[in-house]
Order: sequence, then C-alpha cells, then structure tokens
Amino acid sequence: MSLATNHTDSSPAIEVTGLQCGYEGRTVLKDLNFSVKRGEVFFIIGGSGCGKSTLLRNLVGLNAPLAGEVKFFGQSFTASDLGARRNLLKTFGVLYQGGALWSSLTLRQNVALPLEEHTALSKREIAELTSLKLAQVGLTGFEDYYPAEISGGMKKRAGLARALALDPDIVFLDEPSAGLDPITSRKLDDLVLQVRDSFGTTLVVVSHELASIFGIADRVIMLDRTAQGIIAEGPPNGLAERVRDPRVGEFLLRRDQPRVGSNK
Ligand SMILES: Nc1ncnc2c1ncn2[C@@H]1O[C@H](COP(=O)(O)OP(=O)(O)OP(=O)(O)O)[C@@H](O)[C@H]1O
Repeated sequence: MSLATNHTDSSPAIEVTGLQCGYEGRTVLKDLNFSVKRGEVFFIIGGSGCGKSTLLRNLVGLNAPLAGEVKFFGQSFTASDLGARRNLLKTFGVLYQGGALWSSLTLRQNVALPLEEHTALSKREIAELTSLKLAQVGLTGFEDYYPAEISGGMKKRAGLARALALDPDIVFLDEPSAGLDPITSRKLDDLVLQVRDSFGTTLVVVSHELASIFGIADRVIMLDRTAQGIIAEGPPNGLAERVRDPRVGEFLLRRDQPRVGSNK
C-alpha cells in the first residue's frame, strides 16, 4: 500500500505540529514544528543527547508523544485508531542503529520477515522479492549468510534491504554511519541517494556526521539540548552563516571530520 501514490493532494510526507517528546514526565523536546517534503533526504542533526533518537522514536510510533501531532501524507498518525495506525506503519521502513538484524536468521530470512508478516505473498514470491531487495543494496550472493558472517557496512545494507521490503514511502535511518569507516559510510550515503532517485522514497536520517550531512542532505533540522527544540532549519550549505547562532556554527563548522561533496 502506498499512501504517497494514493494521495492526489500535495500534503507533505511528514508534518509535525506542536510535538513534545520525553520520558516519564521529563520533557526532552517541546513545541517542534516542521515538515518533510516528498522525496526529500531530510536530516535530524545535533550534538549528543539533544534528542535526535527520541524524536525518531516518536515519529515511528515506538514512543508516544507527550503532546502534538504527527501526520504522514496528510493523515494523522498520533490521532489514528489501531487499524489506521497499522496501515500507516506499513508505509514506512526503519533502519535501526547497528542494523538490528536477527542473528539466528540469514539475510534472506531477515528481509523476508516483514513480507511474511504483512503480505499474503507465496513463499516463492517472497524468495524472489528478497533476492531483489538484497540485490538493490549490493548483497547478491550473500542471501544465505548470517549477520555474524558479514561486515558492519554489509549489515547496514541488509538492514536497509529489510527496511525497503514493503516498498515504503518513507525510510527512517538512525545514525546509519555509526561504527562504519569513512569509505563505507560514503557508500551507504550513495545507496540512500540511489533509493530516493529510483523510488522517490522520502528519507529521514538521524546523524551527526558532517560528511553525510553536507554530502546528501537536502534539508536539516538541528536540535539543541538546552533549547529543547529546533535551533536551525534549512539546506546544510551556508546554514551556519544564515542562522548565526554560535551553537550551529560550532556543530556545522567543526573540523573533526572531512567535509566531502556538496549539497544541491
Ligand atoms: N529510554 C529513556 N529513558 C529516559 N531518558 C532517556 C531515554 N532515552 C534517552 N533519554 C534521554 O533523553 C535525552 C535525549 O537522548 P537521545 O538519545 O534522544 O539523544 P541523541 O541526540 O539521539 O543522542 P546521541 O547522539 O548521543 O545518540 C538524553 O538526556 C537521554 O538521557
């Protein structure tokens, strides 16, 4: 099911209004307002502990927001009943940190899981689709390997293949570069762009890696721990100069990682 293609209106892929997130009475982020366009590579950036993962968990429904609304393609996620929520959940895929693959299952079996759970496809169709998804991420020939038998970058790619299994309209990626060397990270970035360009998928990436941010993000929001919210928003190139907030400059103009590529 694709909400993006079913909807004739031009509502954004994601619309967040007055969102407040936190844990057991403790607010981490408040009054968040932003939207993500269809087909956009959108980054949630910021220093350690500012709430990037917390926001992601609220967007994908793993945590319930303390207040506010999240809409996907014009349809409320936060206010929807269980049935509608399940349908919305099928429209997005998530690549968790570390790939989050089941270690006792082969790559093919890992990618097959969402297909077995959410579709009525036959075993043969599922086998064909899993081969296709693994081929899309360059893992042909590794279908019967277990996660422990492949590298960190390959695990991320297998996780991405699983996130793509149901042809989602939106894919969320939590720190995809974590634990990868710079070359493997750039390859994963290329794959992210390839997914967007081939399928028009909207990609929401949590990251603090400058090379990725400047290399592939169309637009970013920068979160700050003290502000408990967004302190900068827009295309990453020139953002620090436009916003002129020292916290933004300190983060985006730091020199601990090479800046490669350029943002469109
Ligand atoms: N399960 C949890 N229960 C309580 N507090 C939490 C939980 N997870 C995160 N926090 C707190 O929420 C705040 C934001 O954490 P979060 O992990 O979202 O930040 P982050 O920007 O993703 O950090 P990092 O880049 O280091 O992963 C932190 O103060 C953290 O201690």
